Amino acid sequence: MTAVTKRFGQFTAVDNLSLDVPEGQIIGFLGPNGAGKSTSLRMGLGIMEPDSGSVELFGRAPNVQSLRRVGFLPEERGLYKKMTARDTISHFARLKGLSASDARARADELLEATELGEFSRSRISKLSKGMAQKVQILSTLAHRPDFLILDEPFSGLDPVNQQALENLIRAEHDRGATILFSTHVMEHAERLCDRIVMMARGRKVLDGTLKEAFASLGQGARISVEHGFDLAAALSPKGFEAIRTADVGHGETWRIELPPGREAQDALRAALEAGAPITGFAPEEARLRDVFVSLVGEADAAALEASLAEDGVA
Ligand SMILES: Nc1ncnc2c1ncn2[C@@H]1O[C@H](COP(=O)(O)OP(=O)(O)OP(=O)(O)O)[C@@H](O)[C@H]1O
Repeated sequence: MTAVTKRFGQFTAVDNLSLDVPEGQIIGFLGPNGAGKSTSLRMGLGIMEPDSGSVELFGRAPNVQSLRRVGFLPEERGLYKKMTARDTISHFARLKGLSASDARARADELLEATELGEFSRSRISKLSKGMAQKVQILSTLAHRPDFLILDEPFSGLDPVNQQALENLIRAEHDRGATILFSTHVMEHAERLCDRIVMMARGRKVLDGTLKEAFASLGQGARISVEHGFDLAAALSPKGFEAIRTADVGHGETWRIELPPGREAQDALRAALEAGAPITGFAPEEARLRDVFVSLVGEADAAALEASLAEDGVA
């Protein structure tokens, strides 16, 4: 999709979003609640019309043929409660063009592979919420779609089933599917994705790997020296800014801001050359929160962290 904008009344839910999903990639779509992820996915499928901008699916505007090649798990979950797990999956597969026998065989294969085999003939109403969600996910991919779009597939699953879903996504990818999924759970995205696209308040704030996001942040180092030594004065001529942060028993700890291209080891070497009586040294890794704050600002970083906590991963 290119330069897509969607407004609801005065409110801009998606603001000038361009998103490219190359064939064969797994892409994680992240952002706090209300960032505009679901709205973007719906527009990508032609379910919702953008106010401006254009959407292409397999190189042209979404149509009946191209949508058959897609599997979409919507944010709103819902299955026919009286249908069995097996019939549910084969029903969805048939809607997307599989023959009755192929659809049933595929349902059996998927239920076995995800350890739901013994519930194959159970009605959806008899399954736990997590199991029903698994059945819905299997229904989404039963027709072997080329492109899988999953809106929050991990939410509502326990850690064991989240792991199973990761495996399933990998298996679908190995089969050749392109995958785009939205999530609050950074860990899944980090493990699975070639690329992460992060949104906040309708705008895209990151399109790349988390590693790239970390790299764009200024990093730091901590150096402890004996009491009374002015590390700031010693390092300033060498191009490092040092701020005293804490007294620690035998000395004081300073935080060194690393200018672009300089590493923690460079600051340590400079301190040694300046004759600093060093008692401790630690390179400082940027934390995930620092990345959020730099990308989305303090308020949205807090919202994203709250979503992570809801999902039990913070
Ligand atoms: N049909 C609609 N009418 C009015 N406002 C809407 C509509 N759909 C979405 N919005 C608003 O647009 C914003 C983006 O919603 P969207 O569902 O796309 O966010 P999201 O990133 O998917 O978040 P969540 O994970 O909470 O669903 C929200 O503020 C939402 O209230």
